[in-house]
Amino acid sequence: MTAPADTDLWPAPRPNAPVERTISLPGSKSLTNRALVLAALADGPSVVRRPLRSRDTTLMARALASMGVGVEDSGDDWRITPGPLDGDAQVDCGLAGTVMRFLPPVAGLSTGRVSFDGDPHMRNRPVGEVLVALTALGVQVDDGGRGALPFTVVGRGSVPGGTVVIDASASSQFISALLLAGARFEHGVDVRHDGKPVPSLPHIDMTVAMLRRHGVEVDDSGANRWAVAPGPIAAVDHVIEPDLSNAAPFLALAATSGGSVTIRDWPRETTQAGDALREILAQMGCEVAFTDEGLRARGTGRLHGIDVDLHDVGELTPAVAALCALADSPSHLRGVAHIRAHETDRLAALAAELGGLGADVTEHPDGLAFRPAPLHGGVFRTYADHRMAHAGAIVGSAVDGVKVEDIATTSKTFPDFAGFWSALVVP
Ligand SMILES: O=C(O)C1=C[C@@H](OP(=O)(O)O)[C@@H](O)[C@H](O)C1
Ligand SMILES: C=C(OP(=O)(O)O)C(=O)O
Repeated sequence: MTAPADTDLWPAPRPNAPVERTISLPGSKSLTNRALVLAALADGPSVVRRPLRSRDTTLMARALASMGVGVEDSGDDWRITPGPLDGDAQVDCGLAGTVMRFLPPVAGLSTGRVSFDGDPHMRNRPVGEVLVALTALGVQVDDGGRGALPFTVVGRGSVPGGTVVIDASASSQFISALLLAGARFEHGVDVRHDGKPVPSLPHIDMTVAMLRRHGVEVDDSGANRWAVAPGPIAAVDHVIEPDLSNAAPFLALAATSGGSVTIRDWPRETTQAGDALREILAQMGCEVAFTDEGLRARGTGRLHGIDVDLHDVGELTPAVAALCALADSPSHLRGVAHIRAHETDRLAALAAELGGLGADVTEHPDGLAFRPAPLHGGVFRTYADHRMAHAGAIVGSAVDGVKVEDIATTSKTFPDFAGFWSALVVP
């Protein structure tokens, strides 16, 4: 592997005092991209308030606009006007799983040829199950038999729908994708999962909860089965919550600096998987509490290891792994084989990069194990993965001389992460 050019290396700042701050974070990627898709398929115009504006959500908005949806910026909000989905379109998925998986079912409802492609690594991320399911539900998909990007959905203006069995063990997004558009299929959709356990179940619950808010009837009473009744998707305005998964590095900063970080507007009730951070950080030794201002994490000067199954909250693994590498006792992160198919093979990447800084880390097929070891500075590669960059920033807040490669990759889900982080760490 060639060494990254010095200009791509971001010296991660170290605080010279405990960080004591109250901050507001950008909106949730998962909520924003679901709200956009549902608004586009709804029976009237609606507003997505305080959306996340980052690469993943901009790609989603742009793709919907190219398929015929009205997307208008109004100050902080996005005004969405459903339009006839007509005309040929080209969708750039970037590295956004939500764009690559949520939009093919929408494209099936259009009357154009909708072509999908994305970043080089996106061609390796799994989507074949969605394409096979769509074919079974009556949609023409041309993928050259690859089951991967690039592919074209040839819309006929309607989708018969019905019952389909898929293996969603690689990603919960396969199921969310079929449910989000399913009410607009002639017979709705009845999705059954057959395979190893579906990861990230809270994300499917988020999909179901949002569909119900839009007046859609969903039956999720049986295990591994979700049925969406055919019918209109009511237009509903959404106010997007802060992204709780992206809160991970900021709460971690309270732990590494022995300070206290409060996130404003942390919802008391939420469908976001990132809410699990409260419990995880408490187990690792932080004091975590709701205050009048939001959710506060306070570092106690001790950071303990943790033995935890992250199958439901795999996207938290990079930040939690960074904390495990800094902890004073062993850790075991389990149940996350599927994150090898995230933005990069996250288990291999975390083992290589944390190990490169001195961490005593063992890569398992479905997780990582850590034993306490002194860390040192060095280059932390990010593999175009925003959450690898967060992990590098966390370690760099506790260890001198950590340089994070391509910090700009954080733009996937966070506008100007480096500027925001630096202003917080070294005000
Ligand atoms: O539906 C969603 O918004 C997401 C589902 C999860 O995907 P996987 O099930 O592929 O882990 C999660 O990791 C991803 O960041 C966002
Ligand atoms: C897995 C992730 O993203 P995506 O939506 O691209 O799958 C993530 O953000 O951690």
